[in-house]
Amino acid sequence: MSEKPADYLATNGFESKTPFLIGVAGGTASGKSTVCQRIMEKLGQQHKEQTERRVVCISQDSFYRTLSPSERLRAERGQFNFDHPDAFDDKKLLAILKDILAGKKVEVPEYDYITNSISPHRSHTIYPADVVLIEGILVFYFPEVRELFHMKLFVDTDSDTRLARRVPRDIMERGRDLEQVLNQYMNFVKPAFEEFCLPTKKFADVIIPRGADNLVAIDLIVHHIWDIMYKKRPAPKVANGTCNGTHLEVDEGNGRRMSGSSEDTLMAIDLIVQHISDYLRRSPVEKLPPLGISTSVPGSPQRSGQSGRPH
Ligand SMILES: Nc1ncnc2c1ncn2[C@@H]1O[C@H](COP(=O)(O)OP(=O)(O)O)[C@@H](O)[C@H]1O
Ligand SMILES: Nc1ccn([C@@H]2O[C@H](COP(=O)(O)O)[C@@H](O)[C@H]2O)c(=O)n1
Repeated sequence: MSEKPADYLATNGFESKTPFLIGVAGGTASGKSTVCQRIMEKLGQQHKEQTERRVVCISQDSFYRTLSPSERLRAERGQFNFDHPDAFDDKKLLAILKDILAGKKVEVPEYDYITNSISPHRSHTIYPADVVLIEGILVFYFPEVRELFHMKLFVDTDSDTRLARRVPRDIMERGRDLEQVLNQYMNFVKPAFEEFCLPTKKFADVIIPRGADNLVAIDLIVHHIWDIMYKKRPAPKVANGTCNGTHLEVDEGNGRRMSGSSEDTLMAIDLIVQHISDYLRRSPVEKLPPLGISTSVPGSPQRSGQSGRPH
């Protein structure tokens, strides 16, 4: 494995030399990580060496703060609120994201749900990349963090489904028993979702109902990222409201709903326009799911020279 060359940022496709930062929020077990995995897979990044990846994913869980001895005891009994904003070290998350935006290589710790702490000897090196996905229940909660994202996605999966997924996951992968999972859910996870996570849905540019099952939404997002990676389009500005105020709810089969508007960057509209123009450029056998527009496009020109394009 070789380190990326020193001039990597000058050659990785961004005039601005800034990675495109995508926040992926949503309730517990809504499918945030799975959506990110699908995006990575569709972009052919999943099996690449860390040093070669142009798209990388980071979990907000890596930024849980260190617990005091008494908090640690409570956590072991399932009596600590890991769904409250105070459970996170948001300053550390902010600092790492700023380093990433500055094109620096960063170390992201690995979180251990069994010990409720950062693994002392395990971390991941995140090399400069074109696109960085940050997923977590409260990635849109902290204003300074939120303002750094160029694109904000909210994975919107109903709470029954999320609970039904969380119970087996926490038992099989996170070393919990049924009673502990249900108690924690009722006492902390559910109320904190309603108080802190759900209200951040309004900040999203794109709302994805049903998570990774929503193939149209994943496709839209992948095509947008693809354009950023290969068409060398500079990342849009953030922190000036350009990405805010436009919401797209991608609902496969039921049409798409939009609310709000922005004079500056119409992120949601941009996604749809891109998807439709891509659709029109494709040959009939390659067409994307119809997105509610006519599938008959007489005389549409064939796509050219993009055989590696994701499907
Ligand atoms: N669309 C889906 N259909 C079935 N199971 C899913 C789906 N999306 C996620 N899961 C499962 O639900 C659990 C939580 O998904 P995950 O993506 O880790 O959610 P989050 O990152 O939001 O906590 C995992 O066990 C995952 O395999
Ligand atoms: N020690 C911990 C830390 C976090 N949790 C729970 O994880 C959830 C967030 O992760 P998702 O993959 O589900 O988004 C959150 O709801 C915490 O309750 C935990 O149980 N133990």
